[in-house]
Amino acid sequence: MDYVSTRGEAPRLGFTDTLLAGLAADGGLYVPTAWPQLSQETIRGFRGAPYGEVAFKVMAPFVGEDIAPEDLQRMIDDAYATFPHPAVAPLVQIGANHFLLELFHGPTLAFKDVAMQLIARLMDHVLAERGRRATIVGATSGDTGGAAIAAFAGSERADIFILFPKGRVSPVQQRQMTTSGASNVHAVSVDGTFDDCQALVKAMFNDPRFREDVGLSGVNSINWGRIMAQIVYYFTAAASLGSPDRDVSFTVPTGNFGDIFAGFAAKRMGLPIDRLVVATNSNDILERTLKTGRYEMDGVEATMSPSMDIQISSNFERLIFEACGRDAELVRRLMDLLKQSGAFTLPDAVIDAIRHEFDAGRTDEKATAETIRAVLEGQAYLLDPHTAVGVHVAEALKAVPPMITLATAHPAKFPDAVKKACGRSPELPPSHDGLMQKRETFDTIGNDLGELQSYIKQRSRAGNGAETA
Ligand SMILES: Cc1ncc(COP(=O)(O)O)c(C=O)c1O
Ligand SMILES: N[C@@H](CCOP(=O)(O)O)C(=O)O
Repeated sequence: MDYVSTRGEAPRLGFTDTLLAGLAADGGLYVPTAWPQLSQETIRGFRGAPYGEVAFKVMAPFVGEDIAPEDLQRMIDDAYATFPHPAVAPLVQIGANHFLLELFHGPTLAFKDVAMQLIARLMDHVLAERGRRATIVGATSGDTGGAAIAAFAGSERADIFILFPKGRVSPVQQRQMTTSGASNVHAVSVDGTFDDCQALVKAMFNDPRFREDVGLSGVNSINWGRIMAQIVYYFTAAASLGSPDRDVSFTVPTGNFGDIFAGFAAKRMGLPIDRLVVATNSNDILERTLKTGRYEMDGVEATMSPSMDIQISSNFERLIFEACGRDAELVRRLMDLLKQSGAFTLPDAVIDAIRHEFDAGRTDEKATAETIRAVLEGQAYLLDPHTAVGVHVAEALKAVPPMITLATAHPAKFPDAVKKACGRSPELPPSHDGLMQKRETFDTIGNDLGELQSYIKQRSRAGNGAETA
């Protein structure tokens, strides 16, 4: 399988090169040249199958011949052995026809672990085969960072630098990033928002000299490997509710649009999904875009669902590329407008194509808190604030059932917000014993590309994509 950039000016790459590249050299995002198709019979066979078996069948066509099948299966099995729940991503019913897909059973209690545990293994495998090292740089609004650090801590092939917005992540999220103690891990608190952190990461990818010098790789959802691994749970969830003989819809708490784009990819591969619902908090740029056709930044505010406090939703670019018939020139023009003026308007045909498959809804802080309280009282189930955004939007929409809302984080990652909403203080699982007492190690730097690049150069051991034997 080959991959092309949404902006059409970067080289076409195979799977492993795409995995290591992260962002395309023209600033675009890689997508597969064609969507692999899974037959109805194959999807039916997913009912009751182990997660690792489904994961292999969904991902193998994207990997192609770049990794031997037995190596891919072994890495999948190792990755999901880190999830104590036997189903990996279980479904829980919370209403007559409303289900939660619990994606928070991994090492850092958020959906990011599902992809990150596999990506770290895939990258290590490829780097070892090539006898080289990589410098991984990532931006986080709270969850990606912890998951990436848990997955890469101690890696012999990669140094990892995670940028998080100072004072805008929860204490649990921060400590997951700052207490690993691993010498290849660098947690960096940046004086700015998540969007600033993400812009710094993209600027480093757009600097060919720096990219080459440090052997730059990325693990944000700009990396195709992240999306690929997130497609799997759409299949397992839908199949367990009767797919392909019954349509389902998904509501996805959304920020960077990676998770819901994975649902779109599952649909393109043949999974019968009725509606894909974007759920946002008061940082509602995507909800406004679906309503008006205009993508327009207007500042980001801090909410109780901090991981979704995002304005520049990277993967929306992948959706535009698909919705406009893969017109890379149009994507380039829209992204230039975004950079120059903070806004762009989608052509009518593009927004119509998006509305054909997607709905969107938003919450505010009050509705999110009320949803946490109501679901605890009604169903004795404690939601995290991100999942509560999804549940609120799903219930307000009254879409044709069954509806599956993605439960993207464990409530114990956000104990203050949850306690304030419903009076109950969620407990961290035993895997996190002592986390809040551990010594933190991190550096703080300004929102300054030059400062960050020299910080990374001084600490990276990859020098020129260096060979390691
Ligand atoms: C808990 C949680 N929910 C939802 C999201 C939004 O997911 P995405 O950025 O893939 O849209 C994030 C961050 O990515 C998150 O950490
Ligand atoms: N919400 C994310 C933001 C980064 O998203 P990613 O999926 O592109 O890595 C976070 O928790 O860091």
